[in-house]
Amino acid sequence: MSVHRRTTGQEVVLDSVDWTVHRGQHWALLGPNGAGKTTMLRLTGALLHPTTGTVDVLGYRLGRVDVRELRARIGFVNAAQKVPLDATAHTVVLTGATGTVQPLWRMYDAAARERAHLLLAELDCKELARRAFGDCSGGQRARILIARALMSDPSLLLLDEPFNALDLPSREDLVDALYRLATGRPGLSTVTVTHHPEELPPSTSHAFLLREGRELVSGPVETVLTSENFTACFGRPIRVESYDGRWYARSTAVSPERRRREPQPSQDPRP
Ligand SMILES: Nc1ncnc2c1ncn2[C@@H]1O[C@H](COP(=O)(O)OP(=O)(O)OP(=O)(O)O)[C@@H](O)[C@H]1O
Repeated sequence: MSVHRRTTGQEVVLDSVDWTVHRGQHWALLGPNGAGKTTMLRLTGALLHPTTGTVDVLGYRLGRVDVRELRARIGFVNAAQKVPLDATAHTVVLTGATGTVQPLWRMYDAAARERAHLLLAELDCKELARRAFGDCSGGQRARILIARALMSDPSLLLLDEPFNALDLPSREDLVDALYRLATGRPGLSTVTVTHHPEELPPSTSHAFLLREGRELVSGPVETVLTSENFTACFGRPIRVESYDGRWYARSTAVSPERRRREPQPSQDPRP
């Protein structure tokens, strides 16, 4: 499958990507800025069609299915999600049932309201139910939006940089929440776009490295998140290490100035 730039129709945004996500798998999608990660996620979320090739999502081929029905079965979380800031966290989660920005009150029965409470509890946001979304912290908002995306009980959850601008405790809370989701919902598949392997929960099963619109490597996470692959993907020496099921990356390129001032990095640094 390939995608060309909409404006010119010439430049290739994604080229010959061949990718399958199976039920219950948890993928990380990584690559430099502009590599095509969001484009890949939008294709997977039936928000974009390929220019050439085919995309099958949850057994349906894009172009031959009512995308509105398909989108209802996919949870999509991104920072661009429009949310009324004065709506309570509970209301924001409820809008996930209708896929709307504003609540459609007549559409939510008692079961839906209860489900929204349960999802907030699952994402560790139970106490935020009555708080205005605009008064919630970035980390709380991220978890509320995930609860919102789960309202339609999707089989596929797509997360586009969910850790954006989170501080360390909020990041760790979200890592825990995603880990609990993955382990508590065996039928759910997830794809998480991120710039930092530190943000990946230990439940991450697979990874896909994208560079300049092409697949560099994909497969089981432990075979993909390697220093060699990251160095090739980001175009500079990067050391990747795994510790307690988490992943850590840092550049090993040292400027001549720093080399003069500081000792060389040891051969066996611990994160
Ligand atoms: N609607 C569009 N029209 C034209 N070009 C686009 C469009 N959407 C994306 N692109 C281009 O496609 C390329 C890939 O963009 P994409 O947002 O998928 O990359 P990304 O890997 O998610 O980047 P980042 O890490 O910076 O978010 C970029 O060069 C971008 O400018």
